[in-house]
Amino acid sequence: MPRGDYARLSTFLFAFRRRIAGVIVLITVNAGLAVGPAFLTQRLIDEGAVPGDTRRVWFLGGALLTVGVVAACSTLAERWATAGLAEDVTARMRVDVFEHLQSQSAAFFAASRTGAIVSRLHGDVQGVRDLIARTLVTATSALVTLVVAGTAVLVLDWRIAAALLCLTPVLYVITTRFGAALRELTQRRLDAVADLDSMAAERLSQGGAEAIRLHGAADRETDEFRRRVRRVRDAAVRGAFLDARLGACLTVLLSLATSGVYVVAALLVAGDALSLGTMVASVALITRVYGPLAALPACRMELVAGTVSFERVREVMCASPGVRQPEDAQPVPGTSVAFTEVAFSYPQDHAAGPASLGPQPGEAGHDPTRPRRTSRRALEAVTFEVPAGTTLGIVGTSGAGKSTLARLLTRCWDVDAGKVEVGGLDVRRADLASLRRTVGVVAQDTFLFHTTVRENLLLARPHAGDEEIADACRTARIWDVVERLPNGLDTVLGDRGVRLSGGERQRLAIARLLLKAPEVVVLDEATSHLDASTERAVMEALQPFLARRTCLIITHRLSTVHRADRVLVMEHGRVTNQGTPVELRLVDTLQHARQRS
Ligand SMILES: Nc1ncnc2c1ncn2[C@@H]1O[C@H](COP(=O)(O)OP(=O)(O)OP(=O)(O)O)[C@@H](O)[C@H]1O
Repeated sequence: MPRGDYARLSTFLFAFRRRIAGVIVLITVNAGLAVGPAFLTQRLIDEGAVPGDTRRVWFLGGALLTVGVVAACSTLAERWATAGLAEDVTARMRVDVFEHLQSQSAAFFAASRTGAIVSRLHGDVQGVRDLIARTLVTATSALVTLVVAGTAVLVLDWRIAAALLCLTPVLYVITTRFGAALRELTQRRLDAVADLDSMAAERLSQGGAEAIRLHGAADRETDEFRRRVRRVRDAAVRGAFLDARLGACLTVLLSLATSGVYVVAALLVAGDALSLGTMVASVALITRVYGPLAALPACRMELVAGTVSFERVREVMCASPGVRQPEDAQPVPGTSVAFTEVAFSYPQDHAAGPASLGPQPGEAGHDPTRPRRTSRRALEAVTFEVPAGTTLGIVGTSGAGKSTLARLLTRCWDVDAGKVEVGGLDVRRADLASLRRTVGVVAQDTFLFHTTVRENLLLARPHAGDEEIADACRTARIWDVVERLPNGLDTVLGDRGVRLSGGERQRLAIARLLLKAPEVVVLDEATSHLDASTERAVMEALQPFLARRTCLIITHRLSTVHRADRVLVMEHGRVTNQGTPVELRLVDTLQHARQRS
C-alpha cells in the first residue's frame, strides 16, 4: 500500500485513539499471559518434578491454572473491546460516506453508477471493518506476542532464540512478493463486484425489469450478468489460489524451522548445556513465536486487501462537491428570479465523478482512448426576469433546455457563463439550505421512495400534521386516491412509487410542494400525465397557492400557461421569443416551433 494510504488510515483512526490504546493494552496483557505458563512449566520440571518436591509441583500447577483462567477472561475482554471498536469505526465511516454523498452535485450522480456507489458504502466499508476487527488486531497481537515470546526465549536460552528468529527475513521476502500480486487481484475483484452490484441494481429496479421484459432482452441480460459473475469468480479463485500458495510455502518453512529448533535443543540437553525444564519451556514457546510469525505474512496480505477497500472508500470521500457553498453564503433575500446571459453545457464522458464509479472496461460507455469532450450547449445566452409574485410560462420544443433552467435555479448544476439570481442574489453566493427552502420544484419525473405515502409527503415538511397533509392532498386532487389505498396514508408505495399511476405520482408531488410551501415555485411539466379535465381541476385548485408566489411553469400545453404574466419561448437552448400570452399569439408560436422540431 502506498505510504500516503497508511497515513490517511491513521488520520481516520486518530479519533478512536483512546479505545485503540485500550485494545493494545489488553493485547499486551494477553501476550504476557501467553508466555507465563512456559516459565511456570520450566520451574515445575526443574524445581518440582526433577528434585521430587511435590509441594512445589502442586503450587506451580495451581499457578498454571490461575494464569489460564485470567488469560481466558482477558481474551474475552479484548474480543469485546475489539468488536465494539471495529463496529463503531465502520458505523462512523458509513455515515461519513453517506453524508458526503448527500453533498455531491447532480453531476456526480449523473457520472456514477448507483450500484458502484452502494458497493462502496456496503462492501468496501465492510472490508475496512475486517481490516480493523481482524487484520490490525491480529497483526498487533502477533507483533506484541512475537516480541514478548521472543524475549522470553532469549531469557531462557539465546542459542534457541537465534535458531527461532533466523526465519524472519525469509518470511519477509516471501510475503513482499505475494503482497503485490494480491493487491492487484483484490482491486480487480472489488471492481468486478461493483460492476455486478451496479448491473443488478439497475436491471432489477422496477423500470429496468420492465424495459428488459418489453424488449425481450432477458436472455441477453442474463448472458451479460453471467459474464460479470465469471469475472468476480475468476478474480476470487485466483486470490484463493495465491493464498493457498502462500500457505503451502509457510507450512514447509515452519516445519523445517520447528524441527531445526527441536534438534538444537535436544543436542544441548544431551551435552548437559541445557536443563530439561528449559528445553520443554522453549519448545512450548515455539508456537508462541511461530504462531505470530506465520500469522504476520497473512496479516500483511489482509492488510493489503483491507487498505484497497479503504482506498476505495476514501476515493468517494475525496470527491469534491461540484456545487460548493461559499464561506460568506447569504440567505436568499427575495423571491424575484433573473437569468442573465446564461450559458451551460452538461459535462460528458463521466467527467464529474471518480473514474472507478463510471463505466468499467467491457461496459457500454467505457473508452479511455476517446478524447473527453463536452456536449453541445444546453443553454446559450439566456436572459429573462420574473418579478416577485408573478408567473412566467416557459414553452418550447423537446430538448430546448427548459428543465435545465430549473436545475440551474436550484444549483443542481452551476452555470458556465452569466448568472442566475433569486431575490437579486447570485445563487452561487446563496446559502444552499435557504435557496432550496425558497425554491420548490415539481420535476418532470416524480421520484417517490419505497415507503409510506405519509413518509413521502413528510420529506417536504417533516412535522406536518395529518390535517395539513390531507389539505395538501385535497388541493392536489389526490386525497380520494390516498383514501382508497389499503392503509391510507400508511400504505407503502413500492419501489419508486410503483403502486401509483404516473398522474397520481405527479399529484402526490404537487401535494409535497404544497406542504413545503416555497416562495418560488417551478412546475416542470408537473401535470403532463394528467388528463385535460384533471389538469384543469388541479391548476384551478392551485391558483390561490400560486397567486402570491413567483412561479415558473414549464409546459408543452398552452392551457397550462394562459394565466401567466409572461411567456418565454425556447428553442435549441435559446430564448426565441418572450411576452404576454396575448402579445405572442402563443398558439401560432407553438405550432411554428413544433413544425420546426
Ligand atoms: N444530465 C444530462 N447530461 C447530459 N445532457 C443532458 C442532461 N440532461 C439534459 N441534457 C441535454 O440537455 C438538453 C436540454 O435538456 P432539458 O432537459 O433541459 O430539455 P427540455 O426542454 O426540458 O426537454 P423536454 O421538453 O423534452 O423535457 C438536451 O439536449 C438534453 O439532451
